[in-house]
Amino acid sequence: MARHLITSAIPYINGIKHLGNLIGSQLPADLFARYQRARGHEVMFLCATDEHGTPAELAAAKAGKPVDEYCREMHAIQLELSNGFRLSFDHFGRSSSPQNHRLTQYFAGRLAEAGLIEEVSEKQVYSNADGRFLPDRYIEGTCPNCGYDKARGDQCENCTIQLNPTDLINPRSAISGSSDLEVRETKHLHLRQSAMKDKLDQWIDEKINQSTFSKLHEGSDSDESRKLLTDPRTMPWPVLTTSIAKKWLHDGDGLQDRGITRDLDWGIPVKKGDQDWPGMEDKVFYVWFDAPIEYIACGGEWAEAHGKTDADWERWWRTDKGADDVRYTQFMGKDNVPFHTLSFPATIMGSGEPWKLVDYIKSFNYLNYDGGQFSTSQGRGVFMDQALAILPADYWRWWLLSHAPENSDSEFTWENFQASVNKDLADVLGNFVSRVTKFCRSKFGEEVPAGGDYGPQEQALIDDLTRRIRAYQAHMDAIEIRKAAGELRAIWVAGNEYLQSAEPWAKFKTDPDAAAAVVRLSLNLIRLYAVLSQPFIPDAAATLMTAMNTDDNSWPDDVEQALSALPAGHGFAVPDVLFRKITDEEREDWQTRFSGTRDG
Ligand SMILES: Nc1ncnc2c1ncn2[C@@H]1O[C@H](COP(=O)(O)OP(=O)(O)OP(=O)(O)O)[C@@H](O)[C@H]1O
Ligand SMILES: [Zn+2]
Repeated sequence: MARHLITSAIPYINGIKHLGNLIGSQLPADLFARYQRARGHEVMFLCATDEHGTPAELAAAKAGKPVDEYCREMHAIQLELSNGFRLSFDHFGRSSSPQNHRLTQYFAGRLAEAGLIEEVSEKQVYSNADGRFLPDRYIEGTCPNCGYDKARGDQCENCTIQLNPTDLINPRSAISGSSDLEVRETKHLHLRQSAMKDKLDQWIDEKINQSTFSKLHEGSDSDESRKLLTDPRTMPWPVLTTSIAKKWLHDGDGLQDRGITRDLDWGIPVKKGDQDWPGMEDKVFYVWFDAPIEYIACGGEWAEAHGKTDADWERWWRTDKGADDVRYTQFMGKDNVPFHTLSFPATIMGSGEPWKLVDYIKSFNYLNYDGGQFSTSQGRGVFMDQALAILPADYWRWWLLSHAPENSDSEFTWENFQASVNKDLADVLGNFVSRVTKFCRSKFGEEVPAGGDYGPQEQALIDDLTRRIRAYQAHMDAIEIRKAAGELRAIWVAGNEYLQSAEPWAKFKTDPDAAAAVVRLSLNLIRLYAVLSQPFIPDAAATLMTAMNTDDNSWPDDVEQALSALPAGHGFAVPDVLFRKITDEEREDWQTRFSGTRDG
């Protein structure tokens, strides 16, 4: 049994997540966690809300609530929605937890001792009316390049030119609109990523070399190859991950130092471990610094929530305390890759302590929405709460996972959604289940029929399934999600084709025993489908297990054996319609309903 530590990029707190966020991080992580558990491995699957920073403060102000109260409420909402989507986190924590306060301050202290933190004096815009420093993007004014009057202090959205706040003509606060601004001197801490550059570069190179080596084993069936290709510690990293890391390491002047503090109220107070940090009073850590540390702190939150000890979570996170055999996989969208390949590893390596470093980073391109982009700020697209209000989780899970933006951006369209759901889920899987169970009930009653033997046709199906399940496993191990979905669909199709050509309804008239054998095998296939499909569509899988009146969810290592798990005489029930079809009227209605923006 292997031990898998799995984390999903932590969703930002300032609103309900859209389907792009879901498929870019949490959902594929859940698929992998469910699969590894199903294979009998020990899994720790952690996620949390990312709660600090200016956008959280502004969202709270807009909602008319104190920021801590706002975050508490939004965390509860996000937790409820992740339950709705059946995301099987072992814990869904909060980056504002006391555990993360302590650990972030601790890491900062270690990094300072290691000489990796520098105090830098900066000039920053202060708003007298707001009584605070303004982050660059909260200063608005006229673009000196194109004259657009809502350019931001970091960039003009109209002509895309990069700006400094002092470049803007007639600058004003985006919070209050006040133009009573002045430039003040303020001190900040920088993480000396540039000093870690060679070490990080070497680490990424090791991953690239190892990927090249592992790739040589693709297609080989030897034990050694299988080991290399199924272990996150040796699996080939996605090119998307390594190419982004390399770009940040080498483009322009190479990897830059990064500010880790901010002049804000809401956040983790800057401290060196539990000691005050002279000159840093009234400052907090910048959200990018504390957010990934929450992956670890979340382990502490899990322990607290379940009455466990420190040793229980440390055995996942400290290689000196039992985590040396842990396989750690992270999931995220492409914009998070620089932080996870460089900044967070700089924190871990720089601490000089044996914290568990990530083994494998699965990154995603973007899912777009109907000819444009999903956007939280503009309320464009379908959001998690809206999705669940119109259809159960499995419909979304299946479409999103089988169309995951792995090798390029992908697009959600209502036509494609309708077509996939109706074909894959209703026509293929749902129809198979319905035909088999109803036919059996009408001819043999609601129990697995006895009589007849398996012949060459059944043997051919068993051989085909054996091959296909091996391929499915290989794709799931490699986290090749689209390929895995394709193979699962082919496994469902194989059952339908078998049923179609074995024709139990025709056989029944002349040779009821032969028909019984076909039905017995098909009922067993339903259980097998439930076990294999559970990571993708957990609710449907549970319905099938209940209908088949079994809790034997053992993985089909031996297909022939798996297809005799339900013996003759075993009772079952015909389940309700597993997946209903989406009608054209519904599709058109949703298309219109979700064509605008959320609040408008
Ligand atoms: N359209 C998208 N497709 C796939 N993944 C996405 C998409 N947009 C964001 N992500 C990923 O979703 C995860 C959670 O994102 P987060 O909550 O930080 O929101 P975000 O990146 O600010 O997105 P948005 O601005 O659209 O809300 C991150 O890993 C991010 O990379
Ligand atoms: Zn401009």
